[in-house]
Amino acid sequence: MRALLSFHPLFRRHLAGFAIALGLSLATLLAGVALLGISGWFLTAAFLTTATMSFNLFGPSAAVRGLSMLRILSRYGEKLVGHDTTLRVLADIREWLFRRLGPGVHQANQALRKGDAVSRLTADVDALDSVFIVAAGPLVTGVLTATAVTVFLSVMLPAAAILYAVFMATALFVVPILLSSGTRRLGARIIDLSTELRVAAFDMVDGHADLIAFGAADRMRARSDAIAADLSRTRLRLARASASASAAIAVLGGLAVVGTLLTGLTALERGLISGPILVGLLLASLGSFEATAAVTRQVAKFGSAIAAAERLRRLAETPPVVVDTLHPAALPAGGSISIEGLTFGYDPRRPVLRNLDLTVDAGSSVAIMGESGAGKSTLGALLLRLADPIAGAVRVAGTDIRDIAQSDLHARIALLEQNAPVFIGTIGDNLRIGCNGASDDECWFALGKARLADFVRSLPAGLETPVGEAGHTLSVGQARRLCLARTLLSKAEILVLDEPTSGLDRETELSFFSDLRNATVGRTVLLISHAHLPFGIVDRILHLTDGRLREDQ
Ligand SMILES: Nc1ncnc2c1ncn2[C@@H]1O[C@H](COP(=O)(O)OP(=O)(O)OP(=O)(O)O)[C@@H](O)[C@H]1O
Repeated sequence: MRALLSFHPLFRRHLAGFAIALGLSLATLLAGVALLGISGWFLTAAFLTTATMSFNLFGPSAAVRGLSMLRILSRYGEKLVGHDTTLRVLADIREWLFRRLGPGVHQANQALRKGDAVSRLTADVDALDSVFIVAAGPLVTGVLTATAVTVFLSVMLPAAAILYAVFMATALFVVPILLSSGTRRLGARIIDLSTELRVAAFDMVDGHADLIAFGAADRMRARSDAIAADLSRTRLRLARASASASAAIAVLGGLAVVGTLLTGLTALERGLISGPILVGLLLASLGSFEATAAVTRQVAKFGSAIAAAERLRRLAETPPVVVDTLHPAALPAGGSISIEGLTFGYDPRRPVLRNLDLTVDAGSSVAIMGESGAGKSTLGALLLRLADPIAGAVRVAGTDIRDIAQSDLHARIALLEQNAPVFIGTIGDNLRIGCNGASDDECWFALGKARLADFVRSLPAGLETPVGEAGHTLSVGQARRLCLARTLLSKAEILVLDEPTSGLDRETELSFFSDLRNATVGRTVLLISHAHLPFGIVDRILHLTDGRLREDQ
C-alpha cells in the first residue's frame, strides 16, 4: 500500500481533472437516482389520478427528460475527463520512471529478465489505472450519493433510512474490504504470471530459429502453455470472487428495497406518505446501489495494482548509475579527449580498466584494439558517461564530463554501439534520430558513406521504406550500415565507433575503412575494432591489455 501512496505527487498534479471527473460522476449518479425516484412517483401518481384529470403532467415529464439528458451528458463527460486524466497520470508515471532510471534503464533491463523492464514500464503502469479511478470515482461518489439518499429518506421515512444506511454501508465498505483482502494475493499472482508469460513470449519470438534448430520449441511452448493456463485459472478465481461480491451487493440492494417497502407500507397505512412517494423512494434507493457495483468492479483490480506499484517502486529505487550535476559548467567548443588515471569495473573488486591514460587531439583518429572482453566497449561507455569511473577522470574539450550536463555531452559525442538498434519506422526515421531535421540530401550523403545508398535507392519507397520491428526486413550487415549512417549523420564532433564493420564482408569492410577518413574529416574518431586495419586509416593504433592502453609497436 505504501508503494501505491508513493505515486501520489504525480497524481496530485492532475487534481483538477480528477475533481471535474468526480463532479460529473456524482451528477450522473444523482441524476440516475432522481430519475428513478421521480419516474416511479410520476408514473404511479399519474396512474392513480388520471381518472380525475387533475394531475400536472408537464412538470414531472420535463424533469424526467431533463434528468435523462443530464445523465447522458454527465456520464459522457465523466468518461472523457476521467479517462483522459488517468491516462495523463499514467503517462507521467512512465516518463518519471524513465527519467529516474536515466542511462540505468539499460542496466535495469540487463539485471531483470528479458522483457521484464518493458513489462514494468507498460503493463505495471497500466495496472495502476484502477487505483486512480477508485480513488477519484465510485467510492467518493458512492458515499456522497448514499448520504444524500439517507438524508432524504430520514425526512420522508425515518425507519427506512436506518435500514438503508446499514445495507448501503455494508455494500460500500464491508463487501469491498472483504473482496480486497480476499483477492490481494490473486492480483499479485496475476501480475507475476503475466510477466512470466511476456518473458516466455519474448524468448519464443526472439529465439524461435534457435529453438527450432535445437528441437526445443515444443518444450518452450509447453512451458508458456502452463503459465497461460495458470494465469487463466487465477483470473477465473478473481472473476468468481468479484461476481460473488456483485451478487452480495445485489442482495443488499434488494434487502434495502424490501426494508423501505415494509416500513413504507406501515407509513402508508398510517397516512404518513402517499403511494406515489413510496414507489419513488423504493426506486431511488435501488438506483443508488449502482455506485457500489462500480466500487466492487475496481476493488477486484486492487491486488494487481498494489503488486504492480511495488514492482515499479523497486525499479524506481534502483540507484541511478549517473547523476547530472546540479550546476553544469558550459562545455567549451572542441573535440579533444583526455583521460587520466581511469579505473572502472562493473564489480569494483575486479576492475576492467586500471589507471588508464589517453589523449586524443581534436580532429584526430585513434583505433583501440584488444582481445574480446578487454574493456574496449566499456571505455566507449565511460566516454559517454553511461557510468562513472571508480577513479580518474574523463575530459572532453578540457572539461571533466561529470561537471557538464549529460545532454551537452551527448550532443558532442555520437556513439555507434556494438549492438546498436534499428528502431520501428522508416529508413529516414532511423537516420534522423540523432539529427532531427536532416535533409534528404544529408541522409543520402550519410548512406553513401556507410555504403548503403545503392541498396536504399533500389527500394521503391527509398528513404520512406519501413524497416519493420527491430529492422527485421534488413540483413544484419544492412542494419549495421544503417546504424553507422545514423552516427555519421549526427553533428557530433566526436565519434565513437564500436566495431563499425561487424556484419560486413571483408570487401565492404575494406571499402568502409578506406572511406572513413573522408567521411569523418574534421571530427575526432575513436575506432574500436577487432578487424585488421589497413595502413593509414587512423592516426594512432592503441592496444588495450590488462586494463591499460599501449601504443602499437
Ligand atoms: N553490464 C555489464 N555488467 C557486468 N560486467 C560487464 C558488463 N558489460 C561488460 N562486462 C564485463 O566487462 C568486461 C569488458 O567488457 P567489454 O564489453 O568492455 O569488452 P570488449 O573489449 O568490448 O569485448 P568485445 O570485443 O568482445 O566486445 C568483460 O569481462 C565483460 O564480461
